[in-house]
Amino acid sequence: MASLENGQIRKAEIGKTTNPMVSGLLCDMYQFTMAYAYWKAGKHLDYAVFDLFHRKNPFRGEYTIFAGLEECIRFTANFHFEESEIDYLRTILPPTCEDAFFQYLQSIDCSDVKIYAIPEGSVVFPRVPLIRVEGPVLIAQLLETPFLNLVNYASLVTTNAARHRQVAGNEKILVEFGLRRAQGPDGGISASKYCYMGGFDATSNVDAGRRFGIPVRGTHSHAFVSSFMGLEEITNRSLQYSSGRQVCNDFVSLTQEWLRKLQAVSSLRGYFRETNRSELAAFISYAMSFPTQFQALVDTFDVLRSGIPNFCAVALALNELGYKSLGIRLDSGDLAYLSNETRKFFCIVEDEFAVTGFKELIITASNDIKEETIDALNKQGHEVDSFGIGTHLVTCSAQPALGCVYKLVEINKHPRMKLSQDIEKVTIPCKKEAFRLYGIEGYALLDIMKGENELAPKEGQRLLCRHPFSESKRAYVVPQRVEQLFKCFWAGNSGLPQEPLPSLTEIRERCKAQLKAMRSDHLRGLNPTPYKVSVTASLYEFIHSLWLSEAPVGELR
Ligand SMILES: Nc1ncnc2c1ncn2[C@@H]1O[C@H](COP(=O)(O)OP(=O)(O)OP(=O)(O)O)[C@@H](O)[C@H]1O
Ligand SMILES: O=P(O)(O)OC[C@H]1O[C@H](OP(=O)(O)OP(=O)(O)O)[C@H](O)[C@@H]1O
Ligand SMILES: O=C(O)c1cccnc1
Ligand SMILES: [Mg+2]
Repeated sequence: MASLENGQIRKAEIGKTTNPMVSGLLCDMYQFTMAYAYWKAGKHLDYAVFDLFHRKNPFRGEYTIFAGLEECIRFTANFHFEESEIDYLRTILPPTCEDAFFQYLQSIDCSDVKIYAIPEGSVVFPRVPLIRVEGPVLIAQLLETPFLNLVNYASLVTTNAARHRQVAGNEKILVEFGLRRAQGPDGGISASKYCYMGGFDATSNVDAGRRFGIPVRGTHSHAFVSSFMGLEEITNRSLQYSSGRQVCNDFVSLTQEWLRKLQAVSSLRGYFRETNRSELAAFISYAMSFPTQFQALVDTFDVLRSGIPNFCAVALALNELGYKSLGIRLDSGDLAYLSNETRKFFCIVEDEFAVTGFKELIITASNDIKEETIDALNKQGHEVDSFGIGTHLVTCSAQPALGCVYKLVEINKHPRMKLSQDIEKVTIPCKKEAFRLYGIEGYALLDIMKGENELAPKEGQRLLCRHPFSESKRAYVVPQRVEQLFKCFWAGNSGLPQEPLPSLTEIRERCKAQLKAMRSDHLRGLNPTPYKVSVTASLYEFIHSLWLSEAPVGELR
C-alpha cells in the first residue's frame, strides 16, 4: 500500500501533458485489437520489454537531439481510461469482444511499468534505444503510438533548431517566428518549446512564453507601416526625455531635423534623397510608443533609400532624448548585401554625429531563412546579428518526419528479434544497457550496447566494440570516461529510485554541453563523419545466433 501512495505522489509531482488531447485513446486502432487479443490469449500480464529508437539521423546529418521524454513521462503518470473512452472503444471493437475486457481496461494504469531513457536534450544515435519500456505487454503496447507521437516531432524539430544554431554560431541571436506557419496549434506550441531546447534564444509565440518561460521577442509587421498615410496623423507630438525631467514638445519636428542633417552628410549622398513620409510617420509613432526599445521593419518601400535613413532619423532623435534604439529588421531582398550596406550606414552615422551605439545596432533578418541560407550568408559575408526563422524551422521542410520506432525486444525474459531483408530494419534483441565511451581528448568515441547481464565497460579497460551487423567492422577502445546512458525516469510502484524531470532550461543546457562534447566532424553540415554505434562481442554473438535460429533456411530448386 505504501508503494501505491508513493506512486500517487509521483503522479501529482509530475503533472499533466502539455496538450490535453493526449489521452489513452491517442493510439492506433491496432493497439486495441492487440490488447484484446493479448487479453483473450491470457498473455496480457506477460512481461515485455520494448525499445523506442530511430534508424537514421535526420537532415542528412549524423546526430539527433532526443526530445519529448518529459511529455512521455507525464503521459505515463496519468495513463488510464475514462468511462466515456471505454464506451467509445466498445463501439469500434466487434460486438464479440467480451465485457470483462472492457472492465479490465478500466482498471489499468502504469504502476507496473518501468521506463528507462536517455536524458532529454542528449545527442543520440541510430539503434541505441532512446526509451526502454518494461511492463505488462498489453499496457506497454498501448504506449507505442503516444510515445512515438510525443518523441518523433519533438526530436526532429529540436535537432533542426540545433542545426540552425550550429551553422549560425553561438554569438548570433536566434528567434523562432514559426507559429503562423506551424502545423496547427500543437505544432506551434511544440515547435516553440523544442526550438528553445535546441538552442534558440527566444520565440515570438506568446503562449509558449507563458507556458514554458521562454523569452518572447517581436518587432512589427509591414501592416503597421502601411497603416500610416502621413505625419499629420501623429497628433500628440510630445515625448518625455529618458531622464523623466524634461519633455520634447515636438518629437516629429525633431526627427525631421535629423533627417535633414542626414540628407546633408556628404558620405551618405549616394544612398538616398527623399524618404517615404508614411513610413517615417509609422516609425515615429512606434518609437513614441516604445522609446526604450525602438526597432523598425525597414523593407516596406526601399531599404536603403527609405527604411534605413528614416530609422536613423528617428533613432538619432531618440538618442537626443537619452534613449538607445534596438535596431532594424530586414524581411526581403539580398540579406548579405542589405545587412552590409546597413552596417556601413550605421557606422557613418556614428562617426559623423559622434553618437554612440549606432555601429552595434542589431540587424535582424527574416524571410524564408533555413540552414542553407545562413550557410550561404556566412560564405558571402554579412552583418546580420539576429535571425527570425519560421517556416523551414518549425515545419522541418528539409525532412518532415523522424522515423522513431517501438519494437519488442524481450518477452518473459526471452529475447525477441524482428528480422528483415533490409538490414537497417533488423532489431537488436534483449533488454540492453548502453554506454557512451569518451577518448583521451574528451570527445565521445562511440556508443556501445551490452546485454543486461554483462559487465559494464570500465574506464581504462580495453573493450572490443563490434558493429551490430557487419562482421568486419570492429575496434578496440580504451575509454577514458564511461557514461551510462539510461536512467530510470518512471519506476511505477516498484519502489526503485526515479530521476526527477529536469527543467526546460536544464535540458537546453544539457543539449548545448552534449554538442560541445562531440567531435566537430560529426556535426558538420556537409558529409559529416558517421558516429559509431556498436555492441559488445557477446551481444554480437547472441544477435547472430538468434538470427540463425529464427530465420528459416531457404531451398533452391
Ligand atoms: N545573400 C543571400 N544568399 C542566399 N540566399 C539569400 C540571400 N538573401 C536572401 N536570401 C534568401 O533568398 C530568398 C529570397 O526570396 P524571395 O525572392 O521570395 O524574397 P524577396 O523577393 O526578396 O522578398 P519578398 O518576395 O518576400 O518581398 C529567401 O529565401 C531568402 O532567405
Ligand atoms: O519567413 P519565415 O521563416 O516563415 O518567417 C516568418 C515570416 O512571417 C512574417 O511574414 P508574413 O506572414 O508577414 O508574410 P510574408 O513572408 O509573405 O511577408 C515575417 O515577416 C517572416 O517573413
Ligand atoms: O516579431 C516579428 O518580427 C515576427 C513575428 C512573427 C513572424 N514574423 C515576424
Ligand atoms: Mg516574410
